[in-house]
Amino acid sequence: MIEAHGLTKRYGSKTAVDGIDFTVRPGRVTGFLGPNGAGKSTTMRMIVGLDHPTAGTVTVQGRPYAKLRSPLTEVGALLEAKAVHPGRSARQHLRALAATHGIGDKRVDQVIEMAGLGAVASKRVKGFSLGMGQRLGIAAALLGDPHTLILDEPVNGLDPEGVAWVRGLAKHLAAEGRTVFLSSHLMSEVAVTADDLLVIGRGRIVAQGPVDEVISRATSTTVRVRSPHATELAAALSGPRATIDAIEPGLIEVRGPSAAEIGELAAASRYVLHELTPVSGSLEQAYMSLTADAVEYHSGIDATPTAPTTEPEAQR
Ligand SMILES: Nc1ncnc2c1ncn2[C@@H]1O[C@H](COP(=O)(O)OP(=O)(O)OP(=O)(O)O)[C@@H](O)[C@H]1O
Repeated sequence: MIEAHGLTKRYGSKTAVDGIDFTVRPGRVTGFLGPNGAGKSTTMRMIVGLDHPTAGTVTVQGRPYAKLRSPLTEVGALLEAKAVHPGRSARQHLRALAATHGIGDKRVDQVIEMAGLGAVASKRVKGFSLGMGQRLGIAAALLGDPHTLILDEPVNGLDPEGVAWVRGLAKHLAAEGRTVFLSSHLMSEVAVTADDLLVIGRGRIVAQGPVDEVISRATSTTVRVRSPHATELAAALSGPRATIDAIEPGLIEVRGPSAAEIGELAAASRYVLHELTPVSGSLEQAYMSLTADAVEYHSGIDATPTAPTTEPEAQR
């Protein structure tokens, strides 16, 4: 469990993290989302004591990181720009780290295998690709078999197999009752990995809670209705509660009434339906809407999210 109260970090006149309160629960994967510069890394660095809060507190299992007796066995962290001696091999690096906590060579070999680094464990880290470096960072985070994992952009630079590995690993660790807190800019990946979300914008929390709840609060569900009687149905549905868009002949999209209400009205009027599909918003749409006012670094092209889809996995 990670708990923050009034957590604040200022760098000179810049407030990177602005008095935030949050709880990251055990047994869940919590995705940490936010635009570039929103304060994610700063928050994670404060959790593991690499940055000191200007105000407020953040604790792991009720204690500040600095007060943990054996940090590596309690909190495993993958943070950007982790210092690794380039002349050392992956195995030497992990053994050196393990030695600081009395962790044996057997565990080092275990995490090397878990991270898929077996074939390159004796190679110098200097020659590692971005993805291999990420795997080494994750192996280091796992070394002490910690109850809390903090992973900043863990899939950055990983190939599809590596991305799937991180996804499986995060879910597995959470299923064992551990606290898994990971940041990512890949909405599709977060949608299929995270149980809970913490969304930050300009140093402030803009949303938190279970993924489905965050999405449903930030987006609206519409109902696609395909019928040879679409025009009559649209007329029957029209009222202050309903917004109706005619998409093409025979296809309308209805916002307001539920699919059940529309189906019952159609049955009562003996209108034939060829399709009646609730369409939920996606995580990407929810994210864009939640952070619209918090994006500091805009690109020049239109960033409208892609159309929602009705596939269950992709709905989030
Ligand atoms: N050491 C520092 N000195 C001054 N400003 C800093 C420092 N570290 C971070 N900042 C500023 O604090 C803000 C938050 O940065 P942070 O790296 O936490 O954002 P982030 O959400 O992790 O961004 P990204 O998604 O780009 O990694 C940014 O405006 C950044 O420029």
